[in-house]
Amino acid sequence: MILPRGLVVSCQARADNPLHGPHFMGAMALAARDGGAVAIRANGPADIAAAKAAGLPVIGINKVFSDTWPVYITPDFAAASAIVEAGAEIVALDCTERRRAGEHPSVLIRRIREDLGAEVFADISTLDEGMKAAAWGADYVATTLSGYTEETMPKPDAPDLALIEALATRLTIPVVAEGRYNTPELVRDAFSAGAHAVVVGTMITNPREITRAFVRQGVPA
Ligand SMILES: CC(=O)N[C@H](C=O)[C@@H](O)[C@H](O)[C@H](O)COP(=O)(O)O
Repeated sequence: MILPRGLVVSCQARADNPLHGPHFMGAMALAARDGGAVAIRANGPADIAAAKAAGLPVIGINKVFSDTWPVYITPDFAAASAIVEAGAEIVALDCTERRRAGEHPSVLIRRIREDLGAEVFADISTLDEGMKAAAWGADYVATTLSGYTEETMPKPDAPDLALIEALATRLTIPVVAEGRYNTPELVRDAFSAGAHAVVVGTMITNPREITRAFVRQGVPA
C-alpha cells in the first residue's frame, strides 16, 4: 500500500483561480509536505509533475469537463494513462455508475492496475458504490463525491462521517475521508470513524475560498 496513514493535501486550482498552474501548485505541495502531509492529491499532468518535486506519493486525477457526461474525474483510460506518465503512483477516478465518455469503472480499475501498474483510489458518494468499487478491485475507497451526486445532494455543510463509518465497518481496504473536512477537529473525527487517511483541499490550498469564508462569516454587514 503506497498511501500512508495521515493527512493528504489536495493542491488544485481551476483556470479561473489566480493560483492556477504548476508553479503555484508545486509550491503548495512543498508547503503541505513541510507542514506534515503524507501525500498530495493533484489534478492534470502538469500539476502532478510539479507536485512530485515534494517527494511524496501523489494521488493523481485528470478532470475532463463536458456538457454531455456528469463524470469528470478521470473519466477514461487515456486520462488515467496521462497522469501515471506524469508521475502519479495512485490514480483517483469517479467510481459511481453515472454516465461517462469512457469505460465502465470496473474495467478502468482493472486496466489501471494491470496495464499501468498504479493503485486505484475510488471516489464514491454512497455505501453501495463503495462496496462495488472494492469488489471491482480498488485499492482505496474515498467519500469524495458525497454531496455531489443526485442521490446525495443537496450538499450539506458537514462532511459525511456516517459514510466513513459505514464503509470502514464493512471493508478491509483502506477508507479515505474527503470532502468538506474544514477543521482539525473534523479530521480527527474522520480518523475516529475509521478513516485510514483524510484529504483536505479548500481549507488549506484555496486562499480565495478561505478569504470568502472570513468575509462572509466574520465581517459585519
Ligand atoms: C467533488 C470534487 O470534484 N472534488 C474535487 C476532487 O478532487 C476537489 O474539488 C475537492 O477540492 C477535493 O475533493 C477536496 O475536498 P475539499 O476541497 O472539500 O476539502
